[in-house]
Amino acid sequence: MKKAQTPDPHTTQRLRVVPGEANMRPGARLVVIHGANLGKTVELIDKPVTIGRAPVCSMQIEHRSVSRLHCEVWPEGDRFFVRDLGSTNSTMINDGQIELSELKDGDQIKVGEIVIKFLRRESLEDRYLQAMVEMATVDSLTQLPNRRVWREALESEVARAAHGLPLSLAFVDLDHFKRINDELGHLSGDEVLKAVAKEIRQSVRADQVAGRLGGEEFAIILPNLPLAAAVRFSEGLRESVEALRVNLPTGVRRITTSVGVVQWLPGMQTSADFMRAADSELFRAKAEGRNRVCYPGSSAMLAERTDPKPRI
Ligand SMILES: Nc1nc2c(ncn2[C@@H]2O[C@H](COP(=O)(O)OP(=O)(O)OP(=O)(O)O)[C@@H](O)[C@H]2O)c(=O)[nH]1
Repeated sequence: MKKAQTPDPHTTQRLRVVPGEANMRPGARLVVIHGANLGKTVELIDKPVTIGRAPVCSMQIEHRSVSRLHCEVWPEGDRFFVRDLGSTNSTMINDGQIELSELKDGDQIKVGEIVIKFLRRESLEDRYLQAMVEMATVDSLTQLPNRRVWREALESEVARAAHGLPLSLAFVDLDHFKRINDELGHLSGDEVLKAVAKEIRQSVRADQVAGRLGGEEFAIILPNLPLAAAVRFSEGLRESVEALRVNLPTGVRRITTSVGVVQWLPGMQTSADFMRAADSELFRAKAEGRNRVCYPGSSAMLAERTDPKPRI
């Protein structure tokens, strides 16, 4: 089973909390506690972490007050240091401007308007903050990133796509989910949602970000995948959900999903355009009979689309 969303300095850092996992290693963490990317966490183990707006940064912060390469934090034995990288708005530690400084547990690194907390792992404050971050960023039912966090990840990936790498997006929606709630009750509906979310988590690679947008709607960011590969991924996911047998108190239940897939195109201006395009394909998958993957050009259905409940 692949673990989703391991931070990778050369692609995207994921906002994730895997209880117990990180705490087993020595080191420290950097956690955004104020401003954009609130809750973003990067582990400090044995490599330097660069903080800045540029996609190459291992802690990328999407905010205009942050320089492209703002500052760098690195370990030396069991000590940690920070140095400014010639940023426009300077780097501050607990309100004092620094060029180079050693970090103490609990220090606040101010990077433009963003505040990042440096915490030794396993300190009381670290545990408290991790619990808070988890509550603020992870959907408690499915354990997937919540909508806000997923949206921030999409913004970062769209910024990367501007540099020419392919980027695709899949919207995944359970079919006739309301019937499960109506026939078997909300708790059974929750079990079905959890089972599908688990399947999604197991399908995504480390650089792909799956999130719960709300209700029975999920979305997956697929960096470095052109449309054809994203369609293959989506078809595989659709098939594995179709093959699921969810054990409920009333017996085994099956479920299907509809998926809309699109690739980022230079003509798209914003991440909202991208989401609208995926939503439009998802709507088509529903209209064409559900349990299918639709993408631009996947069929010539010309029926008028009037979605009574826009999803974005
Ligand atoms: N059990 C459970 N139900 C939820 C949750 N969030 C939303 N729902 C339900 O999801 C259902 C969504 O229904 P619809 O939007 O009509 O969609 P659908 O029945 O899947 O129909 P199609 O999408 O058209 O195939 C509603 O009954 C919501 O109450 C949740 O967290 N748990």
